[in-house]
Amino acid sequence: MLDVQIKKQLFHYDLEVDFSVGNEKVILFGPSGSGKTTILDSIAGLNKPDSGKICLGNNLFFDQKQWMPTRVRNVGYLFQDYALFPHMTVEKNIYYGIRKKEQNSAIEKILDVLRIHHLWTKFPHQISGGEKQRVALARALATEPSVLLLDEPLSALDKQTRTECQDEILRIHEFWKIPFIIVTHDMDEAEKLGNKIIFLEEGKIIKTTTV
Ligand SMILES: Nc1ncnc2c1ncn2[C@@H]1O[C@H](COP(=O)(O)OP(=O)(O)OP(=O)(O)O)[C@@H](O)[C@H]1O
Repeated sequence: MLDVQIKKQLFHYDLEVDFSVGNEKVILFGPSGSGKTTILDSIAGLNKPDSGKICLGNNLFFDQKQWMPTRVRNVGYLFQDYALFPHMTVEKNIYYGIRKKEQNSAIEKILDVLRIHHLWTKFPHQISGGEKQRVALARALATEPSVLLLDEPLSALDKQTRTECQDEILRIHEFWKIPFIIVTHDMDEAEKLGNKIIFLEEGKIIKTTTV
């Protein structure tokens, strides 16, 4: 279980949220600037809350006394713009940050589930938006994370590719069964992907619904 309690003073309001995520898919839904990325960044260790507590099972990521560095949190993060390295092939992008290349059995499974074997030697500019999304997802999963954060993972895609990638996210979750936190602005997508939807407004949870 991932437990998140965060307080942080932002430019225009105070972010203050308290929620838990089991091995399920939780959606963060809210207008631009409502604090969604700040919450993901806090879980990943890219942003430090003013107070609160974040823990994954017995692993304490953050509290008043402790700050666990990003690299040891074992959190997978798919950024809004995928952030693939343009000068690296798909293979290098996926293996980036993994130490024991040959011993990583997870990679083969990921490549099968996402169907991206054939892109191995291509560079990001040689592949489509949907393929980039799948490569970025593979990279986020290659480290075998204990939590996966997805910040508007599908917003740049056309409708058909988007539907395909939604199905892939559902399949990946079936397979991995770890906490997924997904940010989206699209209610249909939220209802398709989420087990639970957390509605945010100006840094506060105004409603939570179970799908
Ligand atoms: N370093 C900072 N210090 C204080 N406030 C900040 C800082 N960075 C961003 N903010 C403010 O925090 C608020 C939340 O931003 P955040 O990016 O988390 O929102 P969001 O819901 O992810 O928005 P979007 O949907 O547009 O990506 C914004 O009002 C922003 O101005």
